[in-house]
Amino acid sequence: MSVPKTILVAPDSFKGSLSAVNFCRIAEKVGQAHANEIHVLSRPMSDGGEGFVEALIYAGLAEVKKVVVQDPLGRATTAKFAWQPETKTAIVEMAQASGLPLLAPYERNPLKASTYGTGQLLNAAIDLGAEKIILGLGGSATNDGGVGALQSLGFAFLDDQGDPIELGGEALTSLSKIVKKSPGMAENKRKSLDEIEWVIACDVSNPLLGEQGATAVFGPQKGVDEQSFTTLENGLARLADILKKDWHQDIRDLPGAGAAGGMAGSFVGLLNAQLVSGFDLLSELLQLEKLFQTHAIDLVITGEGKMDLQTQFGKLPNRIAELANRYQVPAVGVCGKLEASAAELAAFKDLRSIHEDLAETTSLDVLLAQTDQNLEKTFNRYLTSWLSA
Ligand SMILES: Nc1ncnc2c1ncn2[C@@H]1O[C@H](COP(=O)(O)OP(=O)(O)OP(=O)(O)O)[C@@H](O)[C@H]1O
Ligand SMILES: O=C(O)[C@H](O)CO
Repeated sequence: MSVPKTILVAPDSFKGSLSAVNFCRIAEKVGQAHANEIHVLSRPMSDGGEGFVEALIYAGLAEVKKVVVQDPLGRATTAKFAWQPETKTAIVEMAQASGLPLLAPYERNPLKASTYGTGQLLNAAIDLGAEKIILGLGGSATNDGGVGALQSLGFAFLDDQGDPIELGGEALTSLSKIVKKSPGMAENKRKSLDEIEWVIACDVSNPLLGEQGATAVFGPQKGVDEQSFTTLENGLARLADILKKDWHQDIRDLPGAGAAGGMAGSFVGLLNAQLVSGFDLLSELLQLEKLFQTHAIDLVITGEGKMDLQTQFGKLPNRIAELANRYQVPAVGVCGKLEASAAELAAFKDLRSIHEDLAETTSLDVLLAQTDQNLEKTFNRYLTSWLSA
C-alpha cells in the first residue's frame, strides 16, 4: 500500500461566507473520503483580521477566553480572545468586538461605530495578568482611529471645553486634548499600560491619511460616502496633529498606521506599540516554515473569497504560495469568485492554478448560501484528478 500524500490546507476566510476554520473542516471531510491516499494538515490562516484568534486556538496554541463586550454600535456581543498562560500573552482580534460582520449592511455607519468593545477585550486580558498583548487588526466596521478602545483603556479624549468626546469617528473632529489617567489603587494587580508589551498585527500597510489612507481605501466597505469621507478624514488628521503636537509622535506617514480605521496609528502614538505584518506574525506563531521542514508536504491548498489581480500582491494566498514554492511544493488557490483574465492568471508566479466551480450566471446571494457545497464539490473534483495524475 502506498503512503498517503500530505496536503497542507492554509486558507484565509471568505469574507461574508466562510471562516478559514470551516474551509479546513470541509477539506478534512473530503480528505476522510480518500483516507488511504490523503492526509490533510489544517492551518486556518488570517492576516490579522477575522480568524486571527481562531487560527491560534485551532492549532492548539492558546486557551480560549470569552467576554461580553460592546459591538461597534454599543450592543452586547460575546467575543473571544486567546490566552497563553505560560508567557502571559494575550492574542486579541479587534474584529471579534468591532468587526464588519457584526453589523447588517444597513447598519454600517463609521461616523458612529466605535472600537470601545475592543478596549473591553483588552481590559479583560490585562485583568488576567497579560504582560504582552498581540492585537490583530483588520476587517473593522470602524474609522475612529482606535479612540473608542483607548477610551475604554482609560485615556480621556476631550473637546475644547474639556468634556469627553462621544464614541465614533465623527466625534474626532471636535478632539482637542488627550489625557492619560494614572492607574488607581484597585488596578495594582494589573500591569500598567506602559508595562505591557504591545504588538499590533496589521492586515495592511496603508498610511493613516490621503488617497491610500484608511478612510479612502477601506471606508467604502464600511459605508463611507463622499460626505462622511471628509468628516472622517478630518477627524483622523486631527488625531494625528494632536499626537504630534502633545505626544511628539508622528504617525502621519507611518506605513500600517491606517489599519483598522487608523487604530494602528493611535496605538503607536499612545502605547508605543510595535507594528508588524499579521500574516508574518501568525506564520511565525504557527511555525509554518517548520511544517515544511518536518513534513513531506505534497500539495498546499489555500484560498480566499475573491481572487483577482490583487491576490498576487502580497495577499494571503500568495504569501502561502510563495512559502510553499520555496520548498518546491505546488500551491493551489480555491476561491468563491475569480476575477482575472487568462493573461492575468498566467502572471501569478507562485500560485500555480486556481480552481472554481461556480456558474457565472448564479447570483452572489445564492453562491454565498451554497459556499459549503460548492467548496466540497471543488475539493472532490480537484483532488480526484490530482490523485490520478
Ligand atoms: N462563497 C462565495 N462564492 C462566491 N463569491 C464569494 C464567496 N465568498 C466570498 N465571495 C466574494 O468574495 C468577496 C470577498 O473577498 P475576500 O474574502 O477575498 O475578501 P477581500 O475583500 O478581498 O478582503 P481580504 O482578502 O483582505 O480579507 C465577496 O465580496 C464576494 O464577492
Ligand atoms: O479594517 C480595515 O479597515 C481594513 O481591514 C484594513 O485594516
